[in-house]
Amino acid sequence: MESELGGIHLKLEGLRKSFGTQAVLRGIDLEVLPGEFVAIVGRSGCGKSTMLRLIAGLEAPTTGNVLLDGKRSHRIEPKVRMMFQDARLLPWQRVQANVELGLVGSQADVRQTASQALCSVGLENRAREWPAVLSGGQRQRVALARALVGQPRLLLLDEPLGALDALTRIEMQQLLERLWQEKQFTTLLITHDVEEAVVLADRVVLIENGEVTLNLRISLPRPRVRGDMALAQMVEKILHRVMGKQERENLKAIAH
Ligand SMILES: Nc1ncnc2c1ncn2[C@@H]1O[C@H](COP(=O)(O)OP(=O)(O)OP(=O)(O)O)[C@@H](O)[C@H]1O
Repeated sequence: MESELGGIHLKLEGLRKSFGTQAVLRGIDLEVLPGEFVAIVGRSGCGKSTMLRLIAGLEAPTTGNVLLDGKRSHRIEPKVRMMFQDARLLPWQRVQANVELGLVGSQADVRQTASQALCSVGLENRAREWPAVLSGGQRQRVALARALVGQPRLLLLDEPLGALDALTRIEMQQLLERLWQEKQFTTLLITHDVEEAVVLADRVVLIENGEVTLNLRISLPRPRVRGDMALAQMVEKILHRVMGKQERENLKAIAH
């Protein structure tokens, strides 16, 4: 199960997390194979970000285990990187320095590694810029370069494309898919956009009230095309599950 290259094998066993008397995660069991791309969907507040923070080692579970390549992890693992809705760049550092942050090695090696990462996200010409002059999409590209620079084996993405306009979002989805295919890191993506989940993921996992209530394999061939009938049907199927019965009836009543 141990492998230095490629994606991490991730297993969540009976993962529970409570904050005071509030039980947020109520026993999550989930296995993600090396190099798999899993999208996590669910209503606001159902516990998605909490789950990612537990996997990242930023918080400890109340009970249950996070297993990385079969081993319980007790610390923040360098091969696990996380990306958020906001890029979280240091505004007083240029793009290049933001990507170099935390890299170890000779100055020349660090510079070269960061430059390659910037190149892989198409920002090789913006290395000398300040974050403030970049667009939101470019800032997220820098954040992606910063996440990739340490050659992660598990990438945890907490709604990283949520604040982007529709076209930039599609470009970023394509970039993410290309880099995932090239580098084969295991990926967990939280998204509120069910179509994004179906376009990108091998599997879509629905969390409701802190439990996994749907674990659906998406076996559509890649690259997937928005507007494709089979893809649209899959999106409908998941939306149908996400929405409660009452909401579906309300929508029907509006439509009539
Ligand atoms: N550190 C904390 N202390 C107390 N409560 C917390 C903490 N972190 C999360 N919660 C609570 O846990 C619940 C789940 O939060 P979480 O951020 O995991 O949800 P989410 O599904 O990611 O939501 P969203 O889609 O809106 O980001 C919320 O009710 C939240 O208030």
